[in-house]
Amino acid sequence: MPFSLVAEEDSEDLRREETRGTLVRIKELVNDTLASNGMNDISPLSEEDVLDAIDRGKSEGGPHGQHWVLDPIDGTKGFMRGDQYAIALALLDEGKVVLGVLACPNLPLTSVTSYDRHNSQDKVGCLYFAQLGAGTFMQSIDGSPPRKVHVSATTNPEGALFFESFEAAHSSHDLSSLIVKKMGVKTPPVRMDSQAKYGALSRGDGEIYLRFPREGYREKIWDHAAGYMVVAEAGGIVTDAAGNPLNFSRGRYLDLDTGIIVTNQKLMPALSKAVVESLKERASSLQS
Ligand SMILES: Nc1ncnc2c1ncn2[C@@H]1O[C@H](COP(=O)(O)O)[C@@H](O)[C@H]1OP(=O)(O)O
Ligand SMILES: [Mg+2]
Repeated sequence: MPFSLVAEEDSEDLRREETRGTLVRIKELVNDTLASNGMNDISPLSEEDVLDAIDRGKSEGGPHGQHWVLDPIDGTKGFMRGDQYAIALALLDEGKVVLGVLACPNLPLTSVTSYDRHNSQDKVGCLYFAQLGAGTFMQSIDGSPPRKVHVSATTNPEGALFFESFEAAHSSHDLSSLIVKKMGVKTPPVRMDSQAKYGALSRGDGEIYLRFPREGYREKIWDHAAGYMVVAEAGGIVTDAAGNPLNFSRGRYLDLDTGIIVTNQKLMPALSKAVVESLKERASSLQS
């Protein structure tokens, strides 16, 4: 059945002679995975089939029809370091996200704040799924029964915990620090890669996620669609710095006002105020 896929990767690098070995390995892994999932009725894929499948992700998305939105590895730097990364899939219907699935293979099942890597009871690997109007659920990646999750109900910023990118190049740590100081947040940031931040926030590990890329950086829809849905259906709010909801209907890019801010309903007014004040201060300090 034909379908539209908006995805981060294309096959250009894999089509080069130097990467032939990698392509062969990928083809084997794909075929092994299909077979181990009981899809033995599908004949094994060739290298060309694999390249073509990757290139299915060239859709432009947009406000009409249905589009799958995929980031096969979100947080590549975290993946390389052995830290957090995510596989993110969302469905757009007439420009709105209606489904989000987020796999976070390195995210602790309990909480990022209580995780003890030396305790063998503390398992890692979470799978989140959220459907419009039906809430957000989380299960272990190896298949425990799903449980409904909800964002933190914390109303006091003093006890709030905030997430930001591990990579300072992806989001201004200075600006985040200014914002949370204004709110009265006392705890240091939890720095994590990928949309795993949305997953952790959706179950109440922390209350605030701030993302302020350098000026001119254009956010892509596959970097936020699934995470947005997981947080929104868990009762959280995701906006740009001016308080506008994220618009996933414009094509491959979000094209938003400065930054992305995420928190619960109760903390959003204080967060929005701190963001506006901090951006003004930063702008005037850059002018002087
Ligand atoms: N300069 C940048 N500013 C903001 N985000 C970036 C930048 N470069 C890459 N990214 C994207 O940030 C995402 C990970 O963010 P983080 O882990 O910090 O939350 C990745 O999807 C990555 O995109 P890409 O996948 O194209 O590398
Ligand atoms: Mg990404």
